[in-house]
Amino acid sequence: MKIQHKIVAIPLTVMLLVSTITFILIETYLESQLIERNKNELNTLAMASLESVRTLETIDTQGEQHVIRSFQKLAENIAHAGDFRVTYIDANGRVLGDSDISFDQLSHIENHADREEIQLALANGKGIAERYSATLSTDMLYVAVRSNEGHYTDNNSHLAHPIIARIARSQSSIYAAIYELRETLFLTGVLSIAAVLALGLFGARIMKRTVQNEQQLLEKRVEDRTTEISILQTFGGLLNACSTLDEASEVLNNVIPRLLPEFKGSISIIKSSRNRLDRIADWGGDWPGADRFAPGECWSLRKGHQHLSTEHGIQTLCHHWVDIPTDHQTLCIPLLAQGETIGVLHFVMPMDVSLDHYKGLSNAISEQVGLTLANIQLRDSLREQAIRDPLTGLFNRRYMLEALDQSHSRAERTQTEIAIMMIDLDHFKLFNDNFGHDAGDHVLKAVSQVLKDSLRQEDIACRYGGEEFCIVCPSTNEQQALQIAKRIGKGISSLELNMNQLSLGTVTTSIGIALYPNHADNMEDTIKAADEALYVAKQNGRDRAEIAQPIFVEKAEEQPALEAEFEPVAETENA
Ligand SMILES: Nc1nc2c(ncn2[C@@H]2O[C@H](COP(=O)(O)OP(=O)(O)OP(=O)(O)O)[C@@H](O)[C@H]2O)c(=O)[nH]1
Repeated sequence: MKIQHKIVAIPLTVMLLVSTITFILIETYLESQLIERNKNELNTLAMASLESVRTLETIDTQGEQHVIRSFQKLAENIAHAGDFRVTYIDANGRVLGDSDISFDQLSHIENHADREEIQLALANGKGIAERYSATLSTDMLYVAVRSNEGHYTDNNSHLAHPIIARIARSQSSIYAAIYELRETLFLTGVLSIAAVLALGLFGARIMKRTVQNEQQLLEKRVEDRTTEISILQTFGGLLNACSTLDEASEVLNNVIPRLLPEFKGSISIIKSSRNRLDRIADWGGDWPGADRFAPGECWSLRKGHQHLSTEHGIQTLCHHWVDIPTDHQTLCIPLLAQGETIGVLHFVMPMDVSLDHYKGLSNAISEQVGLTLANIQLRDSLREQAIRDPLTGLFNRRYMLEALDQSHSRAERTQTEIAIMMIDLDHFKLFNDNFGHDAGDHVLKAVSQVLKDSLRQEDIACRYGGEEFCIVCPSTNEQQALQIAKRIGKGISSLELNMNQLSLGTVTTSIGIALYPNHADNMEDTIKAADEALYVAKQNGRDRAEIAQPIFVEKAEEQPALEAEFEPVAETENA
């Protein structure tokens, strides 16, 4: 039996049982009440009949037959008023009048002294009996009452006898009333049970439908939850595999709208300076918030936990929101990793969206995103540490050699040249000796900044070692390389070096330039050629740039020397 059937069947059975017992109890009660009422009614009638005998007192001297006729008449008159039998009996059991037999039959009727109700009435003043009537051949209810004083004087003794008035009613009429009552009760019971059954069935149907709907809703919820979990798992897997912010934001763009379809969203990352957040990704349409903002502009960062703009019915929008429609609300969740806040996950959604369901989901997303972004940042920082020189922030030699391989392949593909410049500060030992190692470091940093400022995005500047730098400029010919070298040379020699309010004077630099494939047929030899050109620049008096001799040309004696073709940087710029 299904649960919903049980829910209906059990109370119905109980109801039926209770109804039946109630019906029996009511029926028994009403039946006894009906009999009691009949007895009372007959008693009242008997008393009234006895009272009526007073009207006959004057006739006791007019002869016995006349008296009996009077009793008979009185009995008939009283009985005329209803469905009962009236009998007058004297103290000896002689019937003086009876409404249900004729006057002529009276003389033949047997003495009633042995009748139960008469005996009781004579003894106690009142007698009730339910018995078979031989005269009427039916079951009857009898109530007899006796007068206290004498009413009747017989001719023989001239003594006044008490009179008994007896009222009888056929049991069948009482039972008819009981049957009628039973019928009414039964009908009422059946109708009630039918109504209860109908209501029960109706209720069962409604309950069944409700249960079905609930079940469907539950199944849908479970299905949605399962889908969400599997999307979240995929999401987590994809995010874990991301090695850059771009990759992560692409995953966020694709996955989060599927989990939170009614939400617009974005992610802002805190810069390492910790004074600004930059939006790195958004989804769901035009983003109604600022691209960048200060940490203090977001309530979630100030509170240290998520902030809903409509929390507790109070509208509190963060200042980084630009254009939020009045029927929308916002949610900001700080992104945490290893206890550190690394950014904020923002959501905008319609006011009527219930957040109860989405809260868990958005928290799961924020946790996943926070960890991923932290991992990417950590990976980025480790990578940076691995490829950068800590003093100058320039790439290190190892990275440059790797990057050179890639530049080489590209140059091969595009049939372009690569210029390599070796840069060395002039007399740096002297500078260190004069001003100290810290001042030397200061100069190295300043020179590095000049290099960074002088180069294009695709160029690579690296600290090759000590006070020596190397620059790789893809797709660059000799003339362009010389121009870059001049710019760098002038930039460095123009530096006004000060440290702790002490002037450190100026530094100059020597630059050796070599081009692939003009000066060597591989990258290693090109670097060597640039290094040799640097040596030439040093030899030629420093503060200048020199173009290398092709290695294969060096071997061919007929080729003229090239170093004379280039002027020192400073001289050229000064010219
Ligand atoms: N302050 C500082 N000095 C460095 C660093 N690396 C190398 N040096 C110094 O750079 C100087 C290089 O000197 P040298 O190679 O003899 O050449 P130079 O004095 O620059 O003379 P030329 O190259 O011939 O013009 C040495 O004194 C090194 O100690 C560094 O990281 N910081």
